[in-house]
Amino acid sequence: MDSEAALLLETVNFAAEKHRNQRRKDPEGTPYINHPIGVARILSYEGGVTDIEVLQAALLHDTVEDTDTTSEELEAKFGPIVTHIVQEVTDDKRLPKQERKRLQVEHAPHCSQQAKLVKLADKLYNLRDLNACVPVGWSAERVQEYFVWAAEVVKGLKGTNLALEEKLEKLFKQRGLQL
Ligand SMILES: Nc1nc2c(ncn2[C@@H]2O[C@H](COP(=O)(O)OP(=O)(O)O)[C@@H](OP(=O)(O)OP(=O)(O)O)[C@H]2O)c(=O)[nH]1
Ligand SMILES: [Mn+2]
Repeated sequence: MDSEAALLLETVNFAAEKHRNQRRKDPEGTPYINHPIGVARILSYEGGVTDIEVLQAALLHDTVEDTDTTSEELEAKFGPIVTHIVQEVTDDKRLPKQERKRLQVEHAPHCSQQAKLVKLADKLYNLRDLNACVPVGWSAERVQEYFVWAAEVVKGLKGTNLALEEKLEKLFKQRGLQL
Protein backbone atom coordinates (compact mmCIF):
# COMPACT_ATOMS: atom_id res chain seq x y z
CA MET A 1 0.00 0.00 0.00
CA ASP A 2 1.32 3.47 -0.71
CA SER A 3 2.28 5.70 2.16
CA GLU A 4 -0.37 8.34 1.39
CA ALA A 5 -3.15 5.76 1.69
CA ALA A 6 -1.72 4.65 5.04
CA LEU A 7 -1.54 8.27 6.20
CA LEU A 8 -5.16 8.89 5.25
CA LEU A 9 -6.23 5.78 7.20
CA GLU A 10 -4.24 6.97 10.23
CA THR A 11 -5.95 10.36 9.94
CA VAL A 12 -9.51 9.08 9.50
CA ASN A 13 -9.00 6.70 12.43
CA PHE A 14 -7.83 9.58 14.65
CA ALA A 15 -10.86 11.69 13.65
CA ALA A 16 -13.25 8.76 14.22
CA GLU A 17 -11.90 8.22 17.75
CA LYS A 18 -12.19 11.92 18.56
CA HIS A 19 -15.75 12.25 17.23
CA ARG A 20 -16.88 8.81 18.49
CA ASN A 21 -19.48 10.15 20.94
CA GLN A 22 -20.88 12.86 18.66
CA ARG A 23 -23.91 12.77 16.43
CA ARG A 24 -25.15 15.13 13.70
CA LYS A 25 -28.19 17.29 14.46
CA ASP A 26 -30.48 15.41 12.06
CA PRO A 27 -33.44 13.47 13.51
CA GLU A 28 -31.67 10.13 12.93
CA GLY A 29 -28.56 11.25 14.81
CA THR A 30 -26.13 10.27 12.08
CA PRO A 31 -22.59 9.64 13.43
CA TYR A 32 -20.66 12.96 13.29
CA ILE A 33 -17.68 11.34 11.54
CA ASN A 34 -19.81 10.97 8.38
CA HIS A 35 -19.38 14.75 7.95
CA PRO A 36 -15.55 15.05 7.93
CA ILE A 37 -15.29 11.93 5.75
CA GLY A 38 -17.85 13.42 3.37
CA VAL A 39 -15.98 16.74 3.24
CA ALA A 40 -12.71 14.97 2.34
CA ARG A 41 -14.56 12.91 -0.25
CA ILE A 42 -16.06 16.04 -1.86
CA LEU A 43 -12.55 17.48 -2.20
CA SER A 44 -11.14 14.33 -3.74
CA TYR A 45 -14.00 13.02 -5.85
CA GLU A 46 -15.74 16.24 -6.88
CA GLY A 47 -12.99 18.84 -6.54
CA GLY A 48 -10.16 16.76 -8.00
CA VAL A 49 -7.95 17.67 -5.04
CA THR A 50 -4.93 15.39 -4.55
CA ASP A 51 -2.99 17.47 -1.97
CA ILE A 52 -2.73 14.97 0.89
CA GLU A 53 -2.44 17.71 3.53
CA VAL A 54 -5.72 19.26 2.39
CA LEU A 55 -7.46 15.85 2.50
CA GLN A 56 -6.04 15.21 5.99
CA ALA A 57 -7.10 18.67 7.18
CA ALA A 58 -10.60 17.98 5.85
CA LEU A 59 -10.79 14.77 7.91
CA LEU A 60 -9.57 16.67 10.99
CA HIS A 61 -11.31 20.00 10.38
CA ASP A 62 -13.82 19.85 13.26
CA THR A 63 -11.62 18.04 15.84
CA VAL A 64 -10.23 21.15 17.56
CA GLU A 65 -13.52 23.07 17.35
CA ASP A 66 -15.79 20.28 18.57
CA THR A 67 -13.70 17.77 20.60
CA ASP A 68 -10.96 17.82 23.27
CA THR A 69 -8.26 17.74 20.55
CA THR A 70 -5.55 20.43 20.86
CA SER A 71 -3.40 21.98 18.14
CA GLU A 72 -0.33 20.59 19.92
CA GLU A 73 -1.73 17.08 19.63
CA LEU A 74 -2.37 17.54 15.89
CA GLU A 75 1.07 19.05 15.37
CA ALA A 76 2.81 16.12 17.09
CA LYS A 77 0.85 13.56 15.08
CA PHE A 78 0.31 15.20 11.69
CA GLY A 79 2.83 18.05 11.47
CA PRO A 80 2.64 21.84 11.12
CA ILE A 81 1.04 22.17 7.66
CA VAL A 82 -2.04 20.05 8.39
CA THR A 83 -2.34 21.67 11.82
CA HIS A 84 -2.20 25.17 10.38
CA ILE A 85 -4.99 24.42 7.88
CA VAL A 86 -7.18 23.04 10.69
CA GLN A 87 -6.49 26.15 12.81
CA GLU A 88 -7.53 28.38 9.92
CA VAL A 89 -10.94 26.67 9.69
CA THR A 90 -11.52 26.46 13.45
CA ASP A 91 -14.06 28.85 15.04
CA ASP A 92 -13.33 30.14 18.54
CA LYS A 93 -16.27 28.61 20.43
CA ARG A 94 -15.67 31.00 23.37
CA LEU A 95 -17.03 33.85 21.24
CA PRO A 96 -20.75 34.53 20.91
CA LYS A 97 -22.28 32.78 17.91
CA GLN A 98 -23.07 36.00 15.98
CA GLU A 99 -19.45 37.13 16.34
CA ARG A 100 -18.14 33.73 15.19
CA LYS A 101 -20.34 33.89 12.10
CA ARG A 102 -19.24 37.45 11.33
CA LEU A 103 -15.56 36.51 11.68
CA GLN A 104 -15.95 33.66 9.15
CA VAL A 105 -17.20 36.15 6.55
CA GLU A 106 -14.38 38.57 7.42
CA HIS A 107 -11.56 35.98 7.46
CA ALA A 108 -12.53 33.85 4.43
CA PRO A 109 -10.73 35.98 1.78
CA HIS A 110 -7.51 35.97 3.84
CA CYS A 111 -7.26 32.20 4.34
CA SER A 112 -4.62 30.08 2.57
CA GLN A 113 -5.69 28.29 -0.65
CA GLN A 114 -5.58 25.00 1.29
CA ALA A 115 -7.93 26.30 3.99
CA LYS A 116 -10.22 27.83 1.35
CA LEU A 117 -10.61 24.39 -0.24
CA VAL A 118 -11.64 22.84 3.09
CA LYS A 119 -14.08 25.69 3.74
CA LEU A 120 -15.71 25.32 0.30
CA ALA A 121 -16.21 21.57 0.79
CA ASP A 122 -17.47 22.04 4.37
CA LYS A 123 -20.12 24.53 3.21
CA LEU A 124 -21.10 22.35 0.23
CA TYR A 125 -21.58 19.33 2.54
CA ASN A 126 -23.58 21.28 5.12
CA LEU A 127 -25.85 22.95 2.55
CA ARG A 128 -26.61 19.61 0.88
CA ASP A 129 -27.28 18.20 4.32
CA LEU A 130 -29.77 21.02 5.01
CA ASN A 131 -31.56 20.25 1.73
CA ALA A 132 -31.72 16.55 2.67
CA CYS A 133 -33.01 16.99 6.24
CA VAL A 134 -33.56 19.84 8.66
CA PRO A 135 -31.62 19.70 11.97
CA VAL A 136 -33.76 19.13 15.07
CA GLY A 137 -35.25 22.43 16.26
CA TRP A 138 -34.41 24.45 13.13
CA SER A 139 -37.21 26.45 11.44
CA ALA A 140 -37.36 26.99 7.66
CA GLU A 141 -36.24 30.59 8.37
CA ARG A 142 -33.15 29.40 10.21
CA VAL A 143 -32.26 27.11 7.30
CA GLN A 144 -32.62 30.03 4.85
CA GLU A 145 -30.51 32.28 7.13
CA TYR A 146 -27.75 29.64 7.06
CA PHE A 147 -27.82 29.72 3.23
CA VAL A 148 -27.66 33.55 3.25
CA TRP A 149 -24.67 33.54 5.63
CA ALA A 150 -22.93 30.69 3.79
CA ALA A 151 -23.21 32.65 0.51
CA GLU A 152 -21.41 35.57 2.18
CA VAL A 153 -18.60 33.27 3.31
CA VAL A 154 -18.34 31.55 -0.09
CA LYS A 155 -18.10 34.96 -1.84
CA GLY A 156 -14.79 35.38 -0.04
CA LEU A 157 -13.55 31.99 -1.26
CA LYS A 158 -14.04 32.59 -5.00
CA GLY A 159 -11.31 31.62 -7.43
CA THR A 160 -10.25 28.56 -5.44
CA ASN A 161 -11.91 25.54 -7.11
CA LEU A 162 -14.29 26.03 -10.03
CA ALA A 163 -16.08 22.66 -9.77
CA LEU A 164 -16.98 23.17 -6.10
CA GLU A 165 -17.89 26.83 -6.61
CA GLU A 166 -20.27 25.94 -9.48
CA LYS A 167 -22.04 23.36 -7.32
CA LEU A 168 -22.37 25.87 -4.49
CA GLU A 169 -23.65 28.52 -6.87
CA LYS A 170 -26.45 26.19 -8.04
CA LEU A 171 -27.54 25.56 -4.43
CA PHE A 172 -27.60 29.29 -3.72
CA LYS A 173 -29.59 30.00 -6.92
CA GLN A 174 -32.24 27.49 -5.82
CA ARG A 175 -32.65 29.62 -2.69
CA GLY A 176 -32.85 32.87 -4.66
CA LEU A 177 -29.32 33.89 -3.70
CA GLN A 178 -26.40 34.99 -5.86
CA LEU A 179 -22.68 34.85 -5.28
N1 LIG B 1 -26.55 21.09 8.01
C1 LIG B 1 -26.29 20.38 9.12
N2 LIG B 1 -25.28 20.80 9.94
C2 LIG B 1 -25.03 20.08 11.06
C3 LIG B 1 -25.77 18.92 11.37
N3 LIG B 1 -25.27 18.41 12.52
C4 LIG B 1 -24.26 19.19 12.90
N4 LIG B 1 -24.10 20.21 12.03
C5 LIG B 1 -23.07 21.26 12.14
O1 LIG B 1 -23.70 22.42 12.61
C6 LIG B 1 -22.98 23.58 12.16
C7 LIG B 1 -23.98 24.60 11.65
O2 LIG B 1 -24.86 24.90 12.68
P1 LIG B 1 -24.89 26.35 13.34
O3 LIG B 1 -25.96 26.36 14.38
O4 LIG B 1 -24.98 27.38 12.24
O5 LIG B 1 -23.45 26.53 13.99
P2 LIG B 1 -22.79 26.06 15.36
O6 LIG B 1 -23.00 24.58 15.46
O7 LIG B 1 -21.34 26.43 15.13
O8 LIG B 1 -23.42 26.84 16.46
C8 LIG B 1 -22.00 23.13 11.09
O9 LIG B 1 -20.70 23.26 11.68
P3 LIG B 1 -19.35 23.34 10.87
O10 LIG B 1 -19.19 22.09 10.04
O11 LIG B 1 -18.29 23.68 11.85
O12 LIG B 1 -19.50 24.49 9.81
P4 LIG B 1 -19.96 26.04 9.91
O13 LIG B 1 -21.41 26.07 9.56
O14 LIG B 1 -19.69 26.50 11.31
O15 LIG B 1 -19.10 26.70 8.89
C9 LIG B 1 -22.42 21.66 10.84
O16 LIG B 1 -21.36 20.78 10.51
C10 LIG B 1 -26.84 18.52 10.50
O17 LIG B 1 -27.54 17.55 10.71
N5 LIG B 1 -27.04 19.28 9.38
MN1 LIG C 1 -17.54 21.05 9.36
